[in-house]
Amino acid sequence: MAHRTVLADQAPAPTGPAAGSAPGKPHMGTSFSEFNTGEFAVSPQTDLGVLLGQVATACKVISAAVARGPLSDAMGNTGTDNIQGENQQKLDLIANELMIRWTEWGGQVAAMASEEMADIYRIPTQYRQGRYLLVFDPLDGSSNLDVNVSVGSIFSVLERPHSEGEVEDADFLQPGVMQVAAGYALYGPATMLVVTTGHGVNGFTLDEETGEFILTHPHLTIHPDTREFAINASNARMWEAPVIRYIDECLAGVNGPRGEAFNMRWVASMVAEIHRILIRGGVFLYPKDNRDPTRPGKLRLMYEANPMSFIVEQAGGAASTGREPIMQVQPQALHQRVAVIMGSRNEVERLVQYHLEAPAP
Ligand SMILES: O=P(O)(O)OC[C@H]1O[C@](O)(COP(=O)(O)O)[C@@H](O)[C@@H]1O
Repeated sequence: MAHRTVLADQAPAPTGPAAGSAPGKPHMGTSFSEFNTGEFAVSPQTDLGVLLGQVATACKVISAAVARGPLSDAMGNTGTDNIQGENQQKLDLIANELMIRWTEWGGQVAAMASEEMADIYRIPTQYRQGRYLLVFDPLDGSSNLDVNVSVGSIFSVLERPHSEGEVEDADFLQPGVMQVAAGYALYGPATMLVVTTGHGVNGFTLDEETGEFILTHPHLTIHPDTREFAINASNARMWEAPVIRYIDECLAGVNGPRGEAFNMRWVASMVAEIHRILIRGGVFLYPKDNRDPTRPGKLRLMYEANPMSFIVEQAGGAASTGREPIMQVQPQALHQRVAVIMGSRNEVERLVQYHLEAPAP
């Protein structure tokens, strides 16, 4: 299919600061701390390893808070909205606080940005100002908390562009290709941590007995083909033509143009969807729709789409807005939204081709 060229030249070669020396081969059963030390033993980014260790600890503490939710008074919403006008769950704010508390004191970070904070959080002056910027969604899919469905935390690490002076919002507005690390924690039947630093993707499972994240899923890769898509079909009336064409063809099954039966999934937790795709392939869509012409999508570029795109591309998949690679989008604002199509490479390329072929909206 000709459109292979559309994305082929965007293959996931490590770009930007992540293109350092490749670490040794991790083996099953390695703890995250050992893996982390190994990963950064040779590179000048040892403090990145320290920061990822702190983020991993924060995710363990958030995992415990989420698991204890119904046993504590942490369930329900706060009655306040975040900058996106979304109701904030109590656990959204608790998770936000925990991520800050476990990462601000180590001297690796200079400032943070989060879905739950309108403005950036500068590291208090009593702590050493580090070289990294941490961007995160403390509790993704939090609308699922009350119904005990998997939720997660998503994080992205950038380098601060200058070492002098105060960190400003603009310092965060770097395209996804500038990420030096990204990952997520999934709080599901097991708690897992999935991380990339530009040398592939590795998955760790929390051993509740030792409190260690243990390597259980080394070198995760996404199969280029899939017969499973994930989209919130209740928005179908608002989708653009290329997405309507793609989903209709999938739903037409063996008698349709694809000549294959497709399955659908929708957990309403991006972390759970992307994790499923890393394990068994698939394509995840939260596309642009016409409910609000000023809104290019629902999901947020800086702390949902960019970190997940880095992971998906490092696992051999692809991530696009339909019109351009997500990690090439130049951010204009901390909380900007973006259209998201990511997962198995051949399906993403097909969707990009459909956008190219579609008459201009
Ligand atoms: O409720 P919808 O429209 O199905 O959207 C679900 C999507 O929104 C999200 O819940 C947004 O995340 P937050 O919970 O962090 O706001 C994604 O995890 C998920 O993919």
